[in-house]
Amino acid sequence: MSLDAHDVTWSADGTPIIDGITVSVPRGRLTGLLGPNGSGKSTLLRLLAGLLPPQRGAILLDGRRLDELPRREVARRLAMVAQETSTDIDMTVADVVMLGRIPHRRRLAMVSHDDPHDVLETERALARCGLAGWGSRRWSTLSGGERQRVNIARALAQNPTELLLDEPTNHLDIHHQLDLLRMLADAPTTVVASLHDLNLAAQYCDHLLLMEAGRLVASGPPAEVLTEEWMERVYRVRATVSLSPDGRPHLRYTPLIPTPTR
Ligand SMILES: Nc1ncnc2c1ncn2[C@@H]1O[C@H](COP(=O)(O)OP(=O)(O)OP(=O)(O)O)[C@@H](O)[C@H]1O
Repeated sequence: MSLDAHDVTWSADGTPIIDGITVSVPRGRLTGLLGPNGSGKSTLLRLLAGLLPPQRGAILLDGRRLDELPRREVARRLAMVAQETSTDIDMTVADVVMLGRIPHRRRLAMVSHDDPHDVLETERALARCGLAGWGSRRWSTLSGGERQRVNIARALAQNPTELLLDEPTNHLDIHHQLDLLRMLADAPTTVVASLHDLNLAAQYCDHLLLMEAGRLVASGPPAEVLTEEWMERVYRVRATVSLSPDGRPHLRYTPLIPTPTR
């Protein structure tokens, strides 16, 4: 099972947003997708998920072009949790999570609370997100962080082989951020998650991808990517990097370098 981007480009109004990215996502590992605001992380995730067709290049799933694969196969294999979610649906938490089971149903068959397998997968996914027993709560009554965890549970209920998460720690308090990242790091699934907290990325990710202005500028284990040089060039901050006993970097930031005016 592999997910690769080969020379992928995507532009909006003639401006390249993703500019010739080639990357192989490490299988079964947690990969952190890093980069400043507007560097193209969400767009790359949407391209990898097949939600956006590349204008040049290709996304390959197990070496096969995503746009040539049966849609149902892609829907079973790839799950994506985007940043924004709708707020006005009147469904229970179990209903929302069970939506993740749709790609596994026979054509035209509905997901059902009577199907023991769907129910089991739904409960398992909720428990993995620390939401055991929350199935009967109404979505509209949930807080932002609770909704975020339900959306991740929906993606997990899909049992994807590749899971793409856009800022999954958004809205989560530090306890739930750590719980989520530990669960993702321990999962056998291939996960790519965009993250803004570089120390959490260093602590939990096996592999990091660093983007700058639509390009992939660095990739590798945390100690190779989270260097003082890359922090200054890409984030325009000075950082002091120390290594913890397990060899993972820890960053302390010092004052900002002014962003150049265009
Ligand atoms: N459909 C579009 N039309 C025009 N510009 C777009 C479009 N989609 C994205 N962009 C621009 O492309 C750039 C990259 O956007 P993207 O959302 O991928 O960045 P990001 O790295 O995820 O940012 P953030 O960290 O702020 O979430 C931004 O400057 C954004 O304004």
